[in-house]
Amino acid sequence: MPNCHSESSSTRRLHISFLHLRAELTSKEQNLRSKAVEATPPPQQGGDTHVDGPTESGSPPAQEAEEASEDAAPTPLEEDSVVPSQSASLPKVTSAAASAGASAAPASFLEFPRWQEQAEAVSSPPAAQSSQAPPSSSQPPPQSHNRRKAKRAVEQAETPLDIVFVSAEVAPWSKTGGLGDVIGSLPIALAARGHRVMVIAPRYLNGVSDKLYNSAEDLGVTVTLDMGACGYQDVKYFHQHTNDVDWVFVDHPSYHRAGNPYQDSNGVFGDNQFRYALLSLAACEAPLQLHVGGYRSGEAPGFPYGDKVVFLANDWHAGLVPTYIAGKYRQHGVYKDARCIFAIHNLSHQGVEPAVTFPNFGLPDNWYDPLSWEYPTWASINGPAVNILKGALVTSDRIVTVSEGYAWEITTAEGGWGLDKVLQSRQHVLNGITNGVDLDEWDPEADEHTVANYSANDLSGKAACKEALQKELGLEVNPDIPLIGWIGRLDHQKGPDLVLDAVPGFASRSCQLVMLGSGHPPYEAAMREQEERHPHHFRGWVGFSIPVAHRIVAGCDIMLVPSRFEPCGLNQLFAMRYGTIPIVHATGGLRDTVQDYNPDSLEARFKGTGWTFTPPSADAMLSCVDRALQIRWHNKEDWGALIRNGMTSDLSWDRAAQDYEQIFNWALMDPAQA
Ligand SMILES: Nc1ncnc2c1ncn2[C@@H]1O[C@H](COP(=O)(O)OP(=O)(O)O[C@H]2O[C@H](CO)[C@@H](O)[C@H](O)[C@H]2O)[C@@H](O)[C@H]1O
Repeated sequence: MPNCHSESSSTRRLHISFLHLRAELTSKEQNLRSKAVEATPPPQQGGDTHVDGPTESGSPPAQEAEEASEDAAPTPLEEDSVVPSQSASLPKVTSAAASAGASAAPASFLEFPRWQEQAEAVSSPPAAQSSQAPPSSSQPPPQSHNRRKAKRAVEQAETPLDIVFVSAEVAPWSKTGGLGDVIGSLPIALAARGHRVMVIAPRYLNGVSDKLYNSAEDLGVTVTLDMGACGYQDVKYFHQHTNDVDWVFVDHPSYHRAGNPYQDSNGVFGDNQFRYALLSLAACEAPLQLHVGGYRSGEAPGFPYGDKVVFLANDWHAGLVPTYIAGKYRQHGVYKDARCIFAIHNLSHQGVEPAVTFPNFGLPDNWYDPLSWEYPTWASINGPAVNILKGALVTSDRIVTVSEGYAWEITTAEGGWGLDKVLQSRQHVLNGITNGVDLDEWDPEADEHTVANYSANDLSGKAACKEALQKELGLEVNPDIPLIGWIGRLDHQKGPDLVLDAVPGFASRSCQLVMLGSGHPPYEAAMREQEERHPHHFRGWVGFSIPVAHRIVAGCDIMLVPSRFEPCGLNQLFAMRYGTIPIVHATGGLRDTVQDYNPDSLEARFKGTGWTFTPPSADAMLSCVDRALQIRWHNKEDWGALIRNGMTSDLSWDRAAQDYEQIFNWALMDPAQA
């Protein structure tokens, strides 16, 4: 563990309370947390800070406090250790190479359920009747990164660019949520348009899903990075070239540990600030040091991407990329022609730590200002801080987020998580681009996880999927009973509590409801409780399972997405593609992507894909479900139109890729920001 500059343990305790004391916490939740603090292992530094918003009662939905799984557990404490900052210098290369299924029997609840492979062993509902055995964690991973089924014919970009993605997660290697999905798909869509694309993410070895990295070869390059008070750190790079993309994995001991990318059973890793600063600096080196241009396994090494690249740095974990480029590289004449776009997938995670940790970044002292931040008055902690995401907002050339609606929301006090003023000052370079769907992975005509395939022209396979899902859940098999689904992280953002509150309402409407999710333990407990109370109407699956998610998306009639705020949301898009009608809270990307169906309006009949409701409450959601059920029972033709409208919507990544291209070109036209 690097010897990093850290805050005092009393500050750390305050920081913990900032992270975890929320207005809506029950005393039971607090007990759980304090136990976790006791169980915390010794010193690690830093952590992903979740910016706590005002309480639910007094504020608009987009800013309500939430419990995200990334920081769902306390941050480890640590001792004081103050090491003087070192002057900034460019990293040095030290290597010679530089020149050259289904679940049945109940399993125990998962410790790190969002980590893809472990989570394949989901705990199934007690009443489930499936005859299939749960896949064991020693089985091969469910998704490999093989070549796509068939290359789609896409228009080629007028000006091919060299594009470098930087992200904490990427599917299928390290997906824990939507960020992983995007980084596993958008680069492929851009490469298909003729761009040279590199993706840089950590090489996480957790002892469970390590084999996912088997195809990535050690490039034999070791780069020594100056991490300021955290000392000089050696990183290595592993690489594979598939789907025309250079997938690069940064190797460092801090990425080798049990758990998911961000946490283990003791909580969020205390050194996340260090781990992702390291990722950002290692990513800045990759285009200069790695001879992967034109690389094919077994062939002679190619050439580096060079310093005229466009970086797309995603979320706070990669947020130091633009600041390093400005504060370290451009000072030495490197990356003068490069541009850095910062992509926000979720503004509520910002990478905030007390200001005393600034020397850990290895930035020159005069680069403190872009990162400096005061906690907002509503936060339960105060004092000077460094905020990586804020630094990215002020130093990047352009900012993009994952829907137009969210691009606007984050410039408001209600949705800005304390950064609305900063975002307003950069509104002229802020755009929203709605996410796409991986059409190969989410293809009802060829889905390997479902019992039958189907298309908009022949929905008989969907009926078979519903029947199979009802069987698998141990619910009554009956095509006339509405089957409703919810999938997601069990945290406040996603509104699982609203769904759980509505279970009696669904039961009284004779609906069947299934939830698949993991995260905040009290929600997991509530799922089990509701299942005991409503065995004929409710199933709660605790775990993370991609095959089960596919079967729920395909087998349900309706998909609920009641998120309190949602930058884009993917489940409503998957649902539309599978002819499952989304009912969503009218916020952010959900409002942008789901068109309200109105049988009385000709236009809405042709365009409608589902329904939106507001406010985010169980009652509003149930009223909306009532409207949907009316149509389903009494107007089968309209229900069919809804299904078709969704299934034929253009949800492809190619559409989004063209929009990203436009952003890159605008960035290249303008002078660099910093
Ligand atoms: N238990 C489980 N089992 C199997 N699969 C599960 C699962 N729980 C979640 N998933 C899957 O994880 C992904 C989550 O996607 P979301 O759009 O909800 O993203 P998330 O909130 O993580 O990320 C952020 O980034 C994305 C990408 O930009 C934005 O869409 C989003 O609004 C923003 O909050 C989906 O593929 C979903 O099916």
